[in-house]
Amino acid sequence: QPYPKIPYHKVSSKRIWGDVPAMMKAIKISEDPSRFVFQQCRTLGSPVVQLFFGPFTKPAIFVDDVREVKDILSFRTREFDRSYKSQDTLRPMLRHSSLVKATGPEFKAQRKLWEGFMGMSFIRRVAAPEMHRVALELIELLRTKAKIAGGRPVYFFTDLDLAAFDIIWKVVFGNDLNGVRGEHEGILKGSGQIKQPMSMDSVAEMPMVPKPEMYTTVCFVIKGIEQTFTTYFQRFNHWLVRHGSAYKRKWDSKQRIVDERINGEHARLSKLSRSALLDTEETSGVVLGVRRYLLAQEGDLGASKNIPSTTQQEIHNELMMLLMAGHETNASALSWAIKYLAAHPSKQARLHDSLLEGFSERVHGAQPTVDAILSRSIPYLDACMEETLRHATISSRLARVATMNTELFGYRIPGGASVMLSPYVGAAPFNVPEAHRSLSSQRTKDNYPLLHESSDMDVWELERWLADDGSFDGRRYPRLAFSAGPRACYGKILAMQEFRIILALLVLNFEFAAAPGELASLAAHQRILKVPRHCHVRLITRS
Ligand code: HEM
Repeated sequence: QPYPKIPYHKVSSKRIWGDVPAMMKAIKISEDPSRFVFQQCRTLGSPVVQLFFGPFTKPAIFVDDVREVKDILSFRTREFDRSYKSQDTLRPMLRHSSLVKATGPEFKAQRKLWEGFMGMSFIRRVAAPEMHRVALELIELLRTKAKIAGGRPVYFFTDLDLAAFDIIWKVVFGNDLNGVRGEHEGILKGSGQIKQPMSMDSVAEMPMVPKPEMYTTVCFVIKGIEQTFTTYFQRFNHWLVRHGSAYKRKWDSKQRIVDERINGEHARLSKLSRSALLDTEETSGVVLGVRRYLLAQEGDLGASKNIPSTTQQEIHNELMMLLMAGHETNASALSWAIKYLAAHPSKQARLHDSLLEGFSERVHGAQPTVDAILSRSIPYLDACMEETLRHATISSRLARVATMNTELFGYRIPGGASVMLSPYVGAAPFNVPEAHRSLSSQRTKDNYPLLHESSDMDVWELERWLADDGSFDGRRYPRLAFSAGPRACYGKILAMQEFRIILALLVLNFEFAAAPGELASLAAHQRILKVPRHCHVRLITRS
C-alpha cells in the first residue's frame, strides 16, 4: 500500500516486485547505479517520492532536495534518526558500538567517553605523522609498480586501501601493521617471475603478495555485508554468511587479535598509580579507551582487576567500528581523485604547479613535511578535494527512520517509515512553496544562490570552489559528503587530513594518465560505498 498522496509510479504499485525491475534495468546500463532511486524525484517532479521494493514491505520514501536534506540531518533529529533497519547486518558484529545506537543518552554517553579521539589535536599529534610516513611508503610502492608496468595501465585501489588500513590500524591499535611495506617487498621479490602482456594497453601483471591477517579479515567481513546488502532477505542471508566456516575462522582470529591488544593495554595501564595514569599520553584508540575506562573506576586500580566483559566488548566494538569505517572510505575518495585528475590533464597540471608553488622551499625534490602539507594554503588542492567528494558522493544515500508521525513538504510521514536522503549536491532545491518547507529550512532560502544559477553540477569542475581572488571558498555550495548533524561522519577530520597528505604527495610524485578504452571510464560500482568501476591509470613517475 502506498503512503497517501506521496508521488509514486502507479505501475510499480501494482507489480509484485514494485520498482525493482526498472531499477535493475537502469543499474545495468547506468554509469552510476546509485542515482536511479533519487532520479525518480525528478522523474515524478517531486522532492519526495515513494518506491516499492517487493511484497510484504512498506514503500521507502526518497528525498532529493539539498535544502531539506541538510535541514532534516541537522535540525529535525527528533523526528528522523539513523535507520536501525539499514544496520541489520552491522548490528550482530558491532552491537556495542555507537554506530548502531539510536541518538539517545546511551549514544551520547559513549561519544562522551571517546571525546577528542577523532578531534584535531589527537589527529595532528598521533595520526598525521603516520599518514605522512605511510604515504611515503606508498610512493615507493607505486614507483616500483610503475617501473614494472613500463607504461601499461596499473590497478591501484588495493594499494590505496592498504595504505589507509595501515594508518587507521596504527591510530586505533598503536602498532605498525606494515601492509604497504610488505606489499612492496613482496612485489620486488616476485617481479622476476612475472611476464608482462605484449600489448601496452593491457593491464600490467603484478606478483600476488599475501596481505596482513587483519586486513584480509576486515575485508572478508565487509565483503560478507556487501554480498547481502542488496538482497531481499538481508538479515537472514547475512546470518547464513556468518555461520559459514570460513567466516567463523576469520571472526575468531579477529576477536583474538583485538582482545589481545585491549588486554595488553589493560595489563600495562592498570599497574599505574592514578597520577601516573592521569599523566599517560593517549597515543592510540586502545590506550585512550582503556585509560578512560580505568579513570572512570572508583578506588583501587590493581593489576589483578579484570576488565568487565561488557566494557571490553564496548571498547572492542568501538575500535572495530573505526577500523571498518576508516579505510575503504579514504581509499575510495583518493581513487576518485586520481580518476578525475587522469580524465582532466590540464587540471592535474595546474594542481601540480600549485603544489610546486605551495612547497617552493623544497630542495632537490625533497618531499614536503607533514606540517607544511597541513598548514600551507593551496586553494586548488582544497578545491580538488571538495569537488571530488561532492561529485563522487561516496556514501550515496543516508538512511533515516521517522521516529514519530511527521511531515515533509506537506506530505504526512508516519512514524516508522523508512526515509532515504540524497547527499548529492547536484541540482537546485525544488521550486515548491516555501510554506511547504520546515521553518528551519525556510530560513536557509537564500543561502546558496550559486546552486540555483549553476547548470553544470554534474560536471567535475573544481574551479567552482574558487572565489574571484583565487582563494578557496567552502561556503559556495552545501557540503553533505560527510552528512550533517549529530550523526555526521565521526572520522571527518581524520579523513580530510589523510586525503590532503596523500593526494598532495601523490600528485607531486606521479602523473596519472588515463588508461585506454573502457578502463578510462568514470563509471561507478556501487558496493557499500560508491567506488570507481575501473581503478586503473597509467602511472608516470615524476623525476
Ligand atoms: C572520505 C572519507 C569518508 C566519507 C566520505 C565518509 C562519509 C560518511 C557518511 C556520509 C556517514 C553517514 C552519516 C549519516 O548517516 O548521516 C559516515 C558515518 C560515519 N563515519 Fe565516515 N566517512 C569517511 C571516512 C571515515 C573515516 C576515516 C572514519 C573513521 C576513522 C569514519 C567513521 C565514521 C563513523 C564511525 C560513522 C558513523 C557515525 C555515527 O554513527 O554517528 N568515516 N561517514
